[in-house]
Amino acid sequence: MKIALLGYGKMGKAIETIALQRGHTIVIKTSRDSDYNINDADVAIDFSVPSAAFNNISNCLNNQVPVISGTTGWLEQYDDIVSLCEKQKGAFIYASNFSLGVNIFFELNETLAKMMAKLNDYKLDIEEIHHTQKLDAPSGTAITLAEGIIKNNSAYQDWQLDTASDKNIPIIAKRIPEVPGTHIISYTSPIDTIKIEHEAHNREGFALGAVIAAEWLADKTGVFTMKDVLNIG
Ligand SMILES: NC(=O)C1=CN([C@@H]2O[C@H](COP(=O)(O)OP(=O)(O)OC[C@H]3O[C@@H](n4cnc5c(N)ncnc54)[C@H](O)[C@@H]3O)[C@@H](O)[C@H]2O)C=CC1
Ligand SMILES: O=C(O)C1=N[C@H](C(=O)O)C[C@H](O)C1
Repeated sequence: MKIALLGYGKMGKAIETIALQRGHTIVIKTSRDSDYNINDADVAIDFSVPSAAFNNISNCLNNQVPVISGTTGWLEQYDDIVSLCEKQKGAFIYASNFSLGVNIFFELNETLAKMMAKLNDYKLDIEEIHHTQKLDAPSGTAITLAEGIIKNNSAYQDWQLDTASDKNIPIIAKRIPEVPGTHIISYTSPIDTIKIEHEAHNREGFALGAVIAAEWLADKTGVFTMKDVLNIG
């Protein structure tokens, strides 16, 4: 496939390596608003910055180029993209995290949330740790984890950065040089703590998942998620 990389930073470069290994060609690489013909590509992969994702994705949909986006921090405009995709009969996938391991972790989180819903003595928090260049907090993955808990445990209605309050899940965001992405969910009672954790050792899992999603999406129409791609859950 001919792939456009919209965003050629840490993730764009990791995706390029995997895409080439899987026999694809990179026809567009862009690191800013620039002139390119998106129709040169069969599929586009957006890992850019929160302020650029909406325009990058819209441009693809308006030109009937299937597009996947892993950019976090722009989701207040997600519903507009879904409407545009439907209007243009396009193809789109957003995932806060494309790695297979994290998508299994999302399922585990929901199962645990269901079990813990009956136990009132446990206090919950989510911790996420990322490198110091990350622009958004909390991470998109931490937000997806919080949403998975809220869906399965009526004790919680929302999440809140750094602060614990009734009915809100506190998400603690830490920034430490070079950390690719760690997420920890802890349920603590006076007696014990139950913890589940996902630690990325590098960016390869995110990049491989993104290329697999792009391969899967190339001949589809509609709005999909990684659950559709990986057929789990
Ligand atoms: N969904 C997932 O699995 C993952 C998502 N991410 C997310 O992906 C995004 C990118 O992450 P990194 O590559 O680590 O960041 P990065 O900062 O290394 O790269 C972002 C690149 O986007 C470029 N950019 C700025 N404006 C642009 C525009 N208008 N069009 C195209 N590119 C533009 C920047 O120049 C930079 O090269 C972040 O939002 C991050 O949270 C990161 C890892 C995994
Ligand atoms: O910015 C990153 O690096 C990452 N961002 C994603 C997020 O916000 O969840 C995914 C991953 O954790 C790495």
